[in-house]
Amino acid sequence: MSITVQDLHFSYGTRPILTGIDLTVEPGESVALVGVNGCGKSTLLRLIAGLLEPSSGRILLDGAELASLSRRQVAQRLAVLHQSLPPVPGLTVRRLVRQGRYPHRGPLGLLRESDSVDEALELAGVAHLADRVLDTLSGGERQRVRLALAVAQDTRILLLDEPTAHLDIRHQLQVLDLVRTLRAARGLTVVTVLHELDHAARFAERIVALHGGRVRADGRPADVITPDLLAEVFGVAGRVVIDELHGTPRCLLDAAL
Ligand SMILES: Nc1ncnc2c1ncn2[C@@H]1O[C@H](COP(=O)(O)OP(=O)(O)OP(=O)(O)O)[C@@H](O)[C@H]1O
Repeated sequence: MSITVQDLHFSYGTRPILTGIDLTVEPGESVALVGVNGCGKSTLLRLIAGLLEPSSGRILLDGAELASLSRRQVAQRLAVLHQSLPPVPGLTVRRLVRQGRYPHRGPLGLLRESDSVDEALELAGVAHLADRVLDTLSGGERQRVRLALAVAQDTRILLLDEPTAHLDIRHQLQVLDLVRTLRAARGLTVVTVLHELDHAARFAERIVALHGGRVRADGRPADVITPDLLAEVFGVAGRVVIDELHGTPRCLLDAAL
């Protein structure tokens, strides 16, 4: 399922955040969104998810205007891994992940959820936490539960906002690998906000760098991740080398400019 963003503008109040974003993500493509804190990455993800309304411009999912789709229709097409979970006291992991199945509820309100919920819990590596209450989990455990919730929704588009936040290095790699495997198996279109440029370069086919409310660079990791980009977008002096094992760029960061 494709995502098309056309001349998108968005402001919080009078403060412009995004000013003329054009972006097409092809079906089955994996795109990493990068940029400095506060540049509007999460805002763009929330706009694509229909959680915010653009000031102007259009967003299309497989050619259908996002604005013309109901919340349920949107939820059948895309799942979002947010940066936080709903603060519902006493909510268990399994009950939360079951909520991911609601867009697929039948006309009689019947849910065929148990297989998908178990599969999602298993895939995200949190099956052993199924009966735990959310607020007793560690940051990393909660992060993987958020992934299970998004996976359970079983959509063709996955929008992931910092899926590796709070995770130790092994779980970072596991989660990114899992997303890559799911994408290949289910033909998912994936847009991921990532701070770690080496991860973006290795796990996404394409990197889009936001800067000053616009797309500053968009292309294959080796074309986007350059010393110029590190300096201009991130304010960092650095070198870029190619990791021979994976054939992807890696950043050696020398100093803040
Ligand atoms: N609800 C809001 N009301 C007003 N301003 C907001 C709101 N949400 C975000 N902002 C501001 O909009 C800007 C973009 O925020 P956004 O969360 O999209 O950035 P980001 O690139 O995802 O940042 P980070 O890397 O720090 O997560 C920031 O300056 C932020 O303070």
